Amino acid sequence: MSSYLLCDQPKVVQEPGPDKIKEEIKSKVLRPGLWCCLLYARCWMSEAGCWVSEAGCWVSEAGCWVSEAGCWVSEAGCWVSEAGCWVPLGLVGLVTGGASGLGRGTAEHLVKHGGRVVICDLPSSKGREAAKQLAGNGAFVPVDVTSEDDVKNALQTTVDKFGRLDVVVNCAGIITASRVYNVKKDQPFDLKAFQRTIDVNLIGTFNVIRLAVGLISKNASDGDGQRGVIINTSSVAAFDGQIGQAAYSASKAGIVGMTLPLARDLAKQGIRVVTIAPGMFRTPLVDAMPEKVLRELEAGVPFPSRLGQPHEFALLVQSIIQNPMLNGETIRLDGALRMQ
Ligand SMILES: CC(=O)CC(=O)SCCNC(=O)CCNC(=O)[C@H](O)C(C)(C)COP(=O)(O)OP(=O)(O)OC[C@H]1O[C@@H](n2cnc3c(N)ncnc32)[C@H](O)[C@@H]1OP(=O)(O)O
Ligand SMILES: NC(=O)C1=CN([C@@H]2O[C@H](COP(=O)(O)OP(=O)(O)OC[C@H]3O[C@@H](n4cnc5c(N)ncnc54)[C@H](O)[C@@H]3O)[C@@H](O)[C@H]2O)C=CC1
Repeated sequence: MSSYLLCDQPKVVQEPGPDKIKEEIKSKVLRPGLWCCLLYARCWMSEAGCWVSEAGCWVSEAGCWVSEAGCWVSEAGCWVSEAGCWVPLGLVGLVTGGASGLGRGTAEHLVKHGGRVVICDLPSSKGREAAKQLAGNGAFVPVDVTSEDDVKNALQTTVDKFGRLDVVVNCAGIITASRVYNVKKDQPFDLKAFQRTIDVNLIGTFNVIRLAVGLISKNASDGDGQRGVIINTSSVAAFDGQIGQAAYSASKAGIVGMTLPLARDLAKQGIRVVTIAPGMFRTPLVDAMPEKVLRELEAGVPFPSRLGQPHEFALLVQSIIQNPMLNGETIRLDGALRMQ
């Protein structure tokens, strides 16, 4: 018999034997909001939950226990031991722009760690293919984030397929580069292009948030009163935009600006709002930039002096989900890049 802690009410429970574990896995269905730990290589997942053999971790409606490894978890949250990392199992995420780049990397990361994800992206995107790779844990809904109907439809699909929504990751975005006035062509910045950039990057992000919170608010709260998390994607261009980035920087600065008021607004519902401001990441969006510009930007990253990878963005998404004290803030993820 071993001692275990369960939640913040210390409790001694009988260690379940292998038969008992199997029985639990068969009979129990994960409850909404249940968090589970994953211990590196020693974790197996079934439809019903997650269990680790040698370490003795198993999941039931009541929670998750780990023996020697020293990691334990409850509905209220999750604790990490030296033995490994954890992510919420059974988490349901909605990732906009999830067909490509940072969004796709995030969708893959969440599913790899036990989550289920609805990918929202344009009908012309590779969303279907991306969702297929996530097997039964992913779905694709064609969405233009600026459309109320499209987003409502995606939320309905999320409920129909996965029953609830815990986390929104707003990655959908476009980049524009144009001087405010082109002397050579005697041409001012195309106003429609400016408006479209604001529409997709800023208003699209807000559109998804305003509609998604209604659904997240329906979740049962955990022991901390938390119901879910909203993660937005700004850019370092919100702070140090280059020549030609007036529209893009304005759209991304708008996301930074609304982060704190949204976090304050949604505090009563137990929904956190955090924004990531990435530097340069290797995605189709930056691959489309002129090679010379790309190389100079890359060389300007102090350390590591390279483009970031989508999974490194996803790691910050994971940290934000895990850390209940992160709220109302924009976090730069840029290898100390300060663009000139
Ligand atoms: C994706 C993110 O969220 C993170 C980021 O923001 S990454 C940063 C993205 N930065 C951009 O997109 C830059 C946008 N700006 C531009 O592309 C250009 O300035 C512009 C298209 C708006 C104007 O271009 P232009 O008028 O041809 O260039 P001009 O401003 O006169 O610059 C002259 C030279 O500097 C180069 N240059 C222009 N922008 C540059 C930049 N951002 N970095 C390095 N070199 C640049 C040009 O290639 C040109 O080189 P050559 O004379 O050797 O051809
Ligand atoms: N890659 C980078 O270095 C950086 C990216 N960002 C931001 O990160 C986010 C993701 O960018 P990447 O993955 O690099 O780009 P990406 O181009 O690979 O992915 C963006 C996705 O958004 C989708 N999208 C565009 N408009 C949409 C709309 N109206 N509705 C729904 N989906 C739409 C695209 O179809 C695409 O799949 C963007 O907001 C971008 O501005 C910010 C800083 C740096």
